[in-house]
Amino acid sequence: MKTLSVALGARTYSIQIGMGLLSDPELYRSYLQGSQVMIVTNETVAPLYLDRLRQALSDYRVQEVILPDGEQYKTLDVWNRIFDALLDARFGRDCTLIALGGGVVGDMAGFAAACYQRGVAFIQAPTTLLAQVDSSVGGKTGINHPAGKNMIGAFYQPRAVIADTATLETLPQRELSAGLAEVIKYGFIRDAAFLDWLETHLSEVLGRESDALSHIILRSCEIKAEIVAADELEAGQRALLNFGHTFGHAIETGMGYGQWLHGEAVAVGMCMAADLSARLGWLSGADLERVRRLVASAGLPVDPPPEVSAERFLELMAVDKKVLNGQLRLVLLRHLGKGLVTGDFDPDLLSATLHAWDR
Ligand SMILES: O=C(O)C(=O)C[C@@H](O)[C@H](O)[C@H](O)COP(=O)(O)O
Repeated sequence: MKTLSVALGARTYSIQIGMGLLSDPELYRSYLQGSQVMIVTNETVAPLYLDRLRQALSDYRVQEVILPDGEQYKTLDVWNRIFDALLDARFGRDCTLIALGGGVVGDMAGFAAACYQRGVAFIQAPTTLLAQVDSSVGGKTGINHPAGKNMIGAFYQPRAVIADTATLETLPQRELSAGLAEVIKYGFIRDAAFLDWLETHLSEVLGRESDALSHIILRSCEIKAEIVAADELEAGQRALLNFGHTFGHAIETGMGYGQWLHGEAVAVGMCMAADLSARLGWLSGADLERVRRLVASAGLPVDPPPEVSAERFLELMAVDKKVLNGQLRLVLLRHLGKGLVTGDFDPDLLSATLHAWDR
């Protein structure tokens, strides 16, 4: 088992990464508050892993709420089912919520934990690659609005992240690739050597070799933990983690949530942000080709869907959470391995990027 720490003063917590952690009763004890535990999971994950987690928690009063699976269900109505379950079970302020699943479950459970009786304890037990390398770490929780992704939410840190890498064995290949988008992202924004490593070892990762998977999860969490510890509430450098997301969120919202996986939309978003970085003269043609090749080799799309026009992109991007004083800010690449957040670009260049794909 590998342990990392997200250093946030009194709210410091650990990320535990290893095979079989879901069934280790000792692991939960120190993080659980009181005797009441609500497991929040979904219809895909419950048949696979709910019993395992329930057994590990046999000393506690455990209830579960099973949500439908998919980004299209990250809504106010579905979120409310968590409160119905908590109130039906008469759970009090001393209960603990455990999110067992991917990013959607983690974001909804975390936001419910932030709000239920003004805040209860919360543990992330991520079961997808995307959740293990990204969404379970850092405390961004929330739900979608028809007008924009993750528009309603809170920063609310978990007490622990328990990432059982054995759960990746049952992950569909499409979901594995979607998680890889966020892994590759860390290389683009922060770590050129990791990018080199990914290019060399991608087949081992796609083949789910355990050493390769452990390496990418650990390195991703190290980078994310460092950035979150330095800027928990995204006043500055945390926005780097949003590389590809302004374009990606526009795709997810524009297509209708759930049509594209989040990681797929981010993959295309990274290619579009790299395209703009090249138009600004920061990336060479060869760099841009390298970005697209790595993304495609991970089994991810590199071109936006024709259904979302350049004009629609602009409309959707205008509500991005990084907009400051009415000005759109984007995460671009100064070079491969170094991201930067900037609003200082010629709008015509953004327009050229968006129109490059307009059909
Ligand atoms: O943790 C962060 O900060 C991120 O931006 C990580 C993203 O990969 C993640 O998708 C996040 O949920 C997006 O947040 P948002 O603020 O753009 O909604």
